[in-house]
This record gives sequence, structure tokens and C-alpha cells, in this order.
Amino acid sequence: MTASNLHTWQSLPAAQQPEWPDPEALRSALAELTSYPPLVFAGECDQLRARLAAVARGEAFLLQGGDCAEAFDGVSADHIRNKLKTLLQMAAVLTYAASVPVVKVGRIAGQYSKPRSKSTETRDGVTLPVYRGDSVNGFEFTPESRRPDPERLKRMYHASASTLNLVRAFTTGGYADLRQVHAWNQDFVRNSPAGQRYERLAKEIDKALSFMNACGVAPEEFKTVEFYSSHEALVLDYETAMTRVDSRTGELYDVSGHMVWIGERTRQLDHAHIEFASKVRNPIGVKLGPTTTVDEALTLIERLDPDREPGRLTFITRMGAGKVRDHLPLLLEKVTASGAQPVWICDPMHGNTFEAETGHKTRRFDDVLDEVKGFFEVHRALGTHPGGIHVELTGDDVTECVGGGDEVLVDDLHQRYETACDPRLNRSQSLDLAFLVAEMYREL
Ligand SMILES: O=C[C@H](O)[C@H](O)COP(=O)(O)O
Ligand SMILES: C=C(OP(=O)(O)O)C(=O)O
Repeated sequence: MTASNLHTWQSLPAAQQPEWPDPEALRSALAELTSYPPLVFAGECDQLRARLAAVARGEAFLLQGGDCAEAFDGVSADHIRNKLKTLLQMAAVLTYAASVPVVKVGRIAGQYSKPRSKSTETRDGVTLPVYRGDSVNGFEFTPESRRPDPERLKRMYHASASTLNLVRAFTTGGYADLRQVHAWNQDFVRNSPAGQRYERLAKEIDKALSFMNACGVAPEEFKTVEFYSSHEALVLDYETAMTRVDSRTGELYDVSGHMVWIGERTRQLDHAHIEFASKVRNPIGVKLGPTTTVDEALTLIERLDPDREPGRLTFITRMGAGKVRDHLPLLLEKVTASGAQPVWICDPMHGNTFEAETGHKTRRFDDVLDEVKGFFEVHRALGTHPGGIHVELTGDDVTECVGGGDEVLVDDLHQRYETACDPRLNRSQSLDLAFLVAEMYREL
């Protein structure tokens, strides 16, 4: 793969791209981005591919999660720590309670662009461009803020760099040390039912660690955590500007994140996003909604993983709780019969969104759980591996999804509804989900 054929996507239709009003400003921002250092190293992407290959073989479980849309003003130590803490707690639950190695991937350090159902938004008779993520325009409903501004692509790079820097510091500098399992459970979550359940599990982990310590075993793996970044590769100009030739191999890598995925709205086989993804060596995810046909899934494999390399391709199914049991079996059966071995994970969020009577976009925790259950049932019936979950979550105590052990009611939604786009699980709902998924995994 050479840099010269990276641009082939530009002759194809590209859905969901911003309409930048000033082409010269765009060119200048992209030229600057092209000169910036990579955010991740190609060798790390290869390492993640190897970890995902273990998931594809049924030897590990993928936990992918984070914000629906990261925001520039969310780049603070507290926000980043809380998100990471949530993922570390979920991973501890899954590893200990389901006895499976967990590959940890954040929707983090690059998740700044959103595909939208409509290109405009109307309020009180005023129509403006829709908010497409902080990489494109502002959330505030004013003409100035909603005007796409390519300078934001540079801010996205810097916000991703600061986030990743802190994540690397936390995960290798002692914060993610397994002996900190209790410390991750301080603050508001501690007294929730999930927090209390977690505390009991953390005590067991402590005991196991003390026992191993007494036996003279203190593996380095307990002190640091391998953690990877991922985001939707949506704004192709940005992703292209962040793609580099790997000096070791001469191959192209999108160095804006370790893993990138193509969304449900941009996975058309003859469109630009799949063409772009086919050119880079990163692990690639593709969202598969309920309308996905067997032919589409097989062609995606042909386009993105022609060598059938385990770990290269992850199918992220997001069918909806009411559809997963009907739509997933045929896809899974035919893809497996074709000899391909993608990783299959379940996004139980995007097929289960609805508008509550209060006007908030929300999701029911029970629907989220039911979709994961359906996903596990289908895999169990076909003898394939339910490889992981992909969740929109936050470490903060928000009220965006209804239900969970520390129940959020529809009437509570207005209290701390902070998302810029879709509703996320809060920390205790995320922990609830991890415990329930661990139970499902144990029963396989
Ligand atoms: O996260 C997914 C999509 O970007 C989101 O669901 C689109 O939301 P919309 O239907 O409000 O545009
Ligand atoms: C837009 C998203 O999901 P989907 O493409 O599945 O709708 C997302 O995960 O942010």
C-alpha cells in the first residue's frame, strides 16, 4: 500500500461530510495536520490487531466504550479519569467474574465527529446546520457556532493528544495497578448497588493478589494496563491527513487512533468510507444494523479483510433488542460458513434509542441488557464466540439512560442530562452491565 493510492476515496460519494464554507481554510488546516506527529504508533495498532485475533479465536473479550461524542471542554483530568476508571472497573469485573482476558479499547481521544439523521435543526422557526461534533461545529444554537470551521480539526488533534497523554500516564504510571481496585470505587458510585457489589469483588481480588504476593508472584501485567484508543473514522479529510506510511513496513496506518470504525450510516460498499478503510492497516470495525444483508457482510469482508486475518475486522452489531434474535443468526451463520473469522461484538445502544415523553433522547437499561442477552443466545446456539461489547458510557453521575440497579426514572432525566448527542450509561449502570455480562459469559 502506498501513500499515492490513499486518496482513491475522493472520487467516491462520501456520506455525512461537513460542508466547509471556506475551502482555503480547510486546505490550510489539513496541510498543518499532515505535518503533525502521529498520535499512535503503527506498532501499537499491530499489537491491538494481535489482541483482537485472540478475541476472534474465542480466547479473550473486547470491552470498547466511552462517550457518544467527546467534547473539547471535556478534556479535563476529572472527566478522563472518571471514564478510564469506569472502563477499568468493568474490565476488573469481567476478568475476575468471567475469568476471561479483557482487551480494553476506549471510545476516546478522537471521538469528536457525529453522523446525524438530519443535516439541519430547527428551533422556534430558526433553522441552522445540525451539530456534527466538536471537530466540525459548536453545540450552541447560533449561526456562528453552527458554522463548520476547519480550525476545529486541529483542536480535535490537540484534544486527542492531551487525552491520550493522560490515559497513557494513568495506565502505565500506577493508577491502573490492580492493587488500586478499591481506589477506583470511591465517590458517588460506592454506595450504589453496583458499587457495593463491586466492593465485594474488589475484596476477593485483593485476597487473590495477597496470596500470589505471598507465593512470590507479582507479575508486571498487574501494574500497568494495555489500553487502546478508537473512534469513528467519519470526517475523511481528517483521517487522511492523519494517515502515514509506516517506516518499518511501508504500509499505511491511520495514526489518529489505534482502531477506527465505520458507522452504520457510512458503510455503503461503493462509497468513500469503506474505500478509505480498505487502505489502512489499523484494526477496523464496521457497525452492522438490522438491515445488513449476508451479501453486504461478505463483501465487507472481501473489501476490508481479503486475507482473512484474525483481528483485522470487527463486526459491531447494533440490531436493537427486538431484532437481534431474528437478524443476527443468518449473518453469523453465513459469515462463519464462508471461513471468515471476524470479531463479533454487540453495541446494545444504537438500536435502542427512543424519545421519552419529556423530550429527552434516551435508552432503557433493560433493552440494552436484552440486546446483549440476545447476542449471547444467538452465539451460543451457533457455537460461535460472543466477542465483546461496545457501549456508550461516561464515568460521571449523569441521568441519560433510564433503569439500572440505582434506577434512573424518566422524570429524573432532566437532572443531569449532559450528552451532546446520544444518551450514555452512567458509572453504576455501566458496572451493572459488566456484572450481568460476566454472568452471561460464565454460563456459555
Ligand atoms: O451516535 C449516533 C448518531 O450520531 C446519533 O444517533 C444520531 O443522532 P440523531 O438521530 O439525533 O441525528
Ligand atoms: C453513530 C454511531 O453508531 P451507529 O453508526 O451504529 O449508528 C456511534 O457509535 O457513534
